[in-house]
Amino acid sequence: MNRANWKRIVIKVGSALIAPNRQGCSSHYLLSIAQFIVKCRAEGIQVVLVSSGSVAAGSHQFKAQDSDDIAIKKAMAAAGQTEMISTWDRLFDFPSAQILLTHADLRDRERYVSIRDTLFSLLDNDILPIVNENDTVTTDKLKVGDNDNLSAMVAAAADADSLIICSDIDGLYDKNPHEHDDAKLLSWVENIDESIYAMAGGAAKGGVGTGGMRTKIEAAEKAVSHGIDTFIINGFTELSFNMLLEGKNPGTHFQAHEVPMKENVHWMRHTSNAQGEVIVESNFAGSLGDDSEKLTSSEIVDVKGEFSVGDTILVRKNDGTKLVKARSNYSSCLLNFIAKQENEEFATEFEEKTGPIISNQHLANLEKE
Ligand SMILES: Nc1ncnc2c1ncn2[C@@H]1O[C@H](COP(=O)(O)OP(=O)(O)O)[C@@H](O)[C@H]1O
Ligand SMILES: N[C@@H](CCC(=O)OP(=O)(O)O)C(=O)O
Repeated sequence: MNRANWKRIVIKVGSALIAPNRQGCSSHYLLSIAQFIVKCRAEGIQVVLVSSGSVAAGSHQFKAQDSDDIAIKKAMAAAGQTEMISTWDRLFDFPSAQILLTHADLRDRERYVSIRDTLFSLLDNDILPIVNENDTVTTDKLKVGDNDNLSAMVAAAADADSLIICSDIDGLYDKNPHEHDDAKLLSWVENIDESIYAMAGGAAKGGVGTGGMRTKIEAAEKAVSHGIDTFIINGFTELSFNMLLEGKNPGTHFQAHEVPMKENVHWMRHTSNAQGEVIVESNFAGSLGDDSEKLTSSEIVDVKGEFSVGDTILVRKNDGTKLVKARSNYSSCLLNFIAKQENEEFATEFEEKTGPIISNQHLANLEKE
């Protein structure tokens, strides 16, 4: 690994490191992480911290500590977030800032750009951004759901060069080492494909973490395609951080792509999610990736879901083949209306006046997947 190139890094810390016993926050494991952050900053490396732990930190204040009730978990997150932030803040002699995000913020292009601006302003002023999901206000439709994926979205938004995911385990093994004694650690992953995903099991039962290894691989896939080297390391041991500072790989290193995706294409592909679908005939010819204006109402056989102008939609063939993810210039209601028009002349004239159905500037081509 080449640490000399680090200019900006994102470090993700899991709940097990922050509230190991679910009895409030403990600085036990955070000290070496904080020292690592201090040393990086002293070397001129900008750092963004993505910290889990609000639910785990807040749970001890509730009568039903192990409750699966969503409303109680949201309340735990609200109660634990302040404790988590103040624990981090006490470990630093420079200012930190709290950023709470939902997927609804990240998938909206305007809000995403605003998040980027805020991150850059904080970093330019030597303030440490501490990011978590805004669990208190999320619903299933609005949430990222795990901080591994959130950290990759934040790393992309911050144009980071490395993402370090601190876990409760040394890295990615070829199978879950808690279930298989002969599991072997992978120190280097060049290409993330199904065989890599097949190695991942979920989080340990009764454990503090959320996503297990699968969400960490998803995060790595998002990050490397943005040109971000990604590491899964054991956050429990100081040695991991010393090795990183020495330019050594203490865990699993997922290699960044040499040619990253363009920023807006990456956002569309990996951060935004489709609010609805537009379905065209299975024999649809041509590539929307090359010419988005090929999508006209006469090609549309169905419109699924409810979306507004500016939302991201998936365009796919009737046989399921995905074509593109793109920003819709029409609402689902309007698109349904013109797609069902018997009078083709009316539809054509309408589209000529209103403009193309999908934007060619905010479009990710999925045809090669
Ligand atoms: N192939 C694998 N390699 C390593 N850990 C795995 C693997 N498959 C499943 N796991 C589980 O994933 C856990 C780490 O994820 P998680 O519990 O979500 O922790 P964190 O709080 O660090 O996000 C490990 O402790 C292990 O139980
Ligand atoms: N946002 C949640 C954490 C979600 C999460 O992904 O947790 P973890 O698997 O410990 O990184 C919280 O603060 O409790």
